[in-house]
Amino acid sequence: MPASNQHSKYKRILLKLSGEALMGDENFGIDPKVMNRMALEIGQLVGIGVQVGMVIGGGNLFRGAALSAAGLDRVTGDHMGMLATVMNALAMRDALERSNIPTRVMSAIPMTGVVDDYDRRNATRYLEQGDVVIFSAGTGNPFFTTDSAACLRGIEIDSDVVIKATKVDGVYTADPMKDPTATRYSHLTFDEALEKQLGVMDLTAICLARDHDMPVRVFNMNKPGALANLIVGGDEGTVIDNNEAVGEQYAE
Ligand SMILES: Nc1ncnc2c1ncn2[C@@H]1O[C@H](COP(=O)(O)OP(=O)(O)OP(=O)(O)O)[C@@H](O)[C@H]1O
Ligand SMILES: O=c1ccn([C@@H]2O[C@H](COP(=O)(O)O)[C@@H](O)[C@H]2O)c(=O)[nH]1
Repeated sequence: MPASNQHSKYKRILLKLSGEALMGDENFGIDPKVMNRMALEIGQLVGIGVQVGMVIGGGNLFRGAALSAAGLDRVTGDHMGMLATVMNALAMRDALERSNIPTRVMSAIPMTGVVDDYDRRNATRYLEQGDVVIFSAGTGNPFFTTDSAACLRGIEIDSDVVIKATKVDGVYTADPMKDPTATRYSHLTFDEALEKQLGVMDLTAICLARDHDMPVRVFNMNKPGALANLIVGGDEGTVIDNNEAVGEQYAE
């Protein structure tokens, strides 16, 4: 039986991990140290009774847009990107199960014998019994991203929040990797994020979350303990929601 969730702000979360951040200090692939650390941090959440659904990106392996720019057919490139997310999901399942956390991988593209087909009702049952469920192969459709898949699955499984784990501390006034003077928001609304075209999430994902009133939190997955802090209500990263009364707030 899952443990009590009395210390968590959320009962059920959809955690989206950046594929690119899984590379660690390398230029391609998966750094096992990053995987193992994330597995430990996710295990802490499961331990306090949080139901964890996950989507993992594929940017450490393939992105359709980049393959297309290199001359590949775009749809083929997107299929390769979605298959990359299945590989990341398998690696994450392995890391979680080595930490004794029961984990299911479902795929939006049927892959009999490798992973389960995506099924919302089964996913919900697994989450209720305390298993981590990783939703792989994105939405199953080209021209989307795993941010959209995360918002879509989060809405479908009735998650309390979509938590985007990335390489930066939250949403900034500009890309902090390119502009060192950028300032971090602690809170902003979806409409403000859309209006300012802040690049941390794609617009389709933001619109989907806004229209279904699904709050999104963005935090730095390279900061040890940040995920647990966010879950117990700590002031971590950036909150994006429809709360106009709070509106645009900057971090101190
Ligand atoms: N206004 C902004 N605030 C924060 N980050 C931003 C902003 N604009 C662009 N970014 C960039 O967006 C990146 C977040 O994207 P990330 O790589 O986590 O997601 P992704 O591309 O969806 O994942 P994947 O690596 O799996 O493809 C950050 O590393 C940051 O450099
Ligand atoms: O629904 C989806 C999700 C993803 N893709 C393709 O996969 C790669 C990797 O995903 P990231 O979100 O960039 O990490 C993406 O670039 C797309 O090519 C997709 O086609 N449909």
